[in-house]
Amino acid sequence: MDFKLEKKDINSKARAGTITTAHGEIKTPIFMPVGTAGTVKGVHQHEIKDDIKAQIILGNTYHLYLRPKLDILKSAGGLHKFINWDKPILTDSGGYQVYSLSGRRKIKEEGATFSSHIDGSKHLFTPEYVMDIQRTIGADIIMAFDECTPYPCDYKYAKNSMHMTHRWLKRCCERFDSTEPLYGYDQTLFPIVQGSTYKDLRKQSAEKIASFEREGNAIGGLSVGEPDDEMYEMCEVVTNILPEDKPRYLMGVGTPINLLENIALGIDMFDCVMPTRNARNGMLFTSQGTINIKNKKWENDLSPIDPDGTSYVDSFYSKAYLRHLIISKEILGAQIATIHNLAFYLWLVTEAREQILAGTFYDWKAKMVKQLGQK
Ligand SMILES: CNc1nc2cc3c(cc2[nH]1)N=C(N)NC3
Repeated sequence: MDFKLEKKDINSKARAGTITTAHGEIKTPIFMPVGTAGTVKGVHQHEIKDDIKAQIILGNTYHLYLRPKLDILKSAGGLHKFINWDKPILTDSGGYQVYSLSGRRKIKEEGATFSSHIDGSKHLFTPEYVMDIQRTIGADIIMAFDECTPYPCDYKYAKNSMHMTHRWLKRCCERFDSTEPLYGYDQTLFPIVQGSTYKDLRKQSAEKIASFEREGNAIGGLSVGEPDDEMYEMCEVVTNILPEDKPRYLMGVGTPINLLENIALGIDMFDCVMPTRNARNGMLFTSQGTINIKNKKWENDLSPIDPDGTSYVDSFYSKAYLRHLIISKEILGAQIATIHNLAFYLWLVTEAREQILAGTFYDWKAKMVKQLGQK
């Protein structure tokens, strides 16, 4: 994997770059649609590629391991082949899902034991096993197995958890660096900065993560309920330490405003379930702010969903029709709203990239943040 830093903003830490992977290029800043169990819920690959114009999607080790399971993925030649997606994929390691999804989980030095949220079966994820699983899934970018801290959590817990994550990272690197890719193309491993919302721990973790000199670095343990200003403060501290010549990935973030503020703090990659999950509930993100299409005021509004929208659904369908579909829980409603939201998120990061390249990002960001917050 390679990262070319193309332009740095002069009034902020924003930057534009290109990540090159075995499955193609990723222009940053980038938003990565979440495709947890091998599907961006309700959306076809051609829509993701041609209409939403996503460049990379996310899969999840925890989910894919439990279903469809590794033997099927291996027989298909990996996740790309199984879902018929030939662009880049990133898989999260399961650390967050074990902490947030599974039942009866127990964290020990060896790893995390948990019972499946699907059938209650018992499993043990060790750093080594999670590397092997992600080798089998075959994502271009894989994540280290980390321990996710709840929010809030006390200093002692955050400190001990951070050190465990660092010890697990060493084991992840040893296993990953001593195994080969299964499908004939390279994969890369990103470590994850932890430390909850304690500045000194975040500094310590960022320095430790940077010392592994991997091809990219992630920031975890945020967007777990902390106030936005704490998220920005932690991001500021960490991006001041993580190397400038490597991509920085802020996990699980965020709202459109979160994306712009963190791009200004030097973040290059984002993923979040908000645009897809909220779409299914009728929450539409637009450049004029968010609208809840279930609101009665859209009942007779036959105007296009979003006149400023870049997706085909924005001009093809009306607000009244989409409201009708969402209220009636019609499958097409979720599909249309998801395409709209993802197209908006990809437009936002693409526009941010253009503004950085033009040297006008800082003023544009200020205007957009105001506009996005108006509804
Ligand atoms: C929705 N918020 C969120 N914060 C996260 C934080 C992490 C993560 C996923 C997240 N999602 N995955 C990890 N492996 N570690 C940190």
